[in-house]
Amino acid sequence: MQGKGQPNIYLIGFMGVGKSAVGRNLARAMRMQFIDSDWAIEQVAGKSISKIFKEDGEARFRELEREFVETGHPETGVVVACGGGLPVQPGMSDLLKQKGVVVCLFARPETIMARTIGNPKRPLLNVENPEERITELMAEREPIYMKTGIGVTTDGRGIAEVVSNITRIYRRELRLR
Ligand SMILES: Nc1ncnc2c1ncn2[C@@H]1O[C@H](COP(=O)(O)OP(=O)(O)O)[C@@H](O)[C@H]1O
Ligand SMILES: O=C(O)C1=C[C@@H](OP(=O)(O)O)[C@@H](O)[C@H](O)C1
Ligand SMILES: [Mg+2]
Repeated sequence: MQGKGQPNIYLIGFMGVGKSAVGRNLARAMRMQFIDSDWAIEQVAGKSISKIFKEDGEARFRELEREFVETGHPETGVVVACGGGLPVQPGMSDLLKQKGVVVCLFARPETIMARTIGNPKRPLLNVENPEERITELMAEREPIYMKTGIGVTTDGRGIAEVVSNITRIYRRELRLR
């Protein structure tokens, strides 16, 4: 891989902003490896995200996320799509910034609603009133997202456009290091 040895790129942000879809395409464009933290955790746990939440609880899922960040992925050459709650735990924001270039994707609640509706991978939104849940959770998480990553908006922009924006940000960050 051409991007081997280069600082990792971490994509963070709320559920449905496009971290997984953008990350996969970004990795291809940058010739880097792609890892989705949710996928990696499912491999370690041997079960789906919704089963982990149901059988072991959210706290166990957060522990698996921490293990993934601390020791569960390569130190360089990887585009990591993080689960939406991953940077929110104590200490994770600083850890991610130390490990690589962190980019935070944003989208309006209506966009998030449209992109996440009916997906079993997001038990936190599997509630009677998902709009309300999105608004509450977003308000809680936004300050952490803002202080952790370089912001990129995705409303009304296709995946390719978001990818090329991040590519430019990453090259600029490498020059500044
Ligand atoms: N910029 C975009 N424009 C349109 N659809 C998008 C965009 N980014 C992501 N999507 C779609 O929205 C859904 C959620 O994206 P996903 O990458 O799973 O989000 P996340 O990993 O942030 O939760 C997917 O169906 C994806 O293809
Ligand atoms: O925001 C969250 O707490 C979560 C986001 C999900 O990932 P995506 O952000 O990729 O949807 C997944 O990790 C889990 O359902 C919890
Ligand atoms: Mg994802």
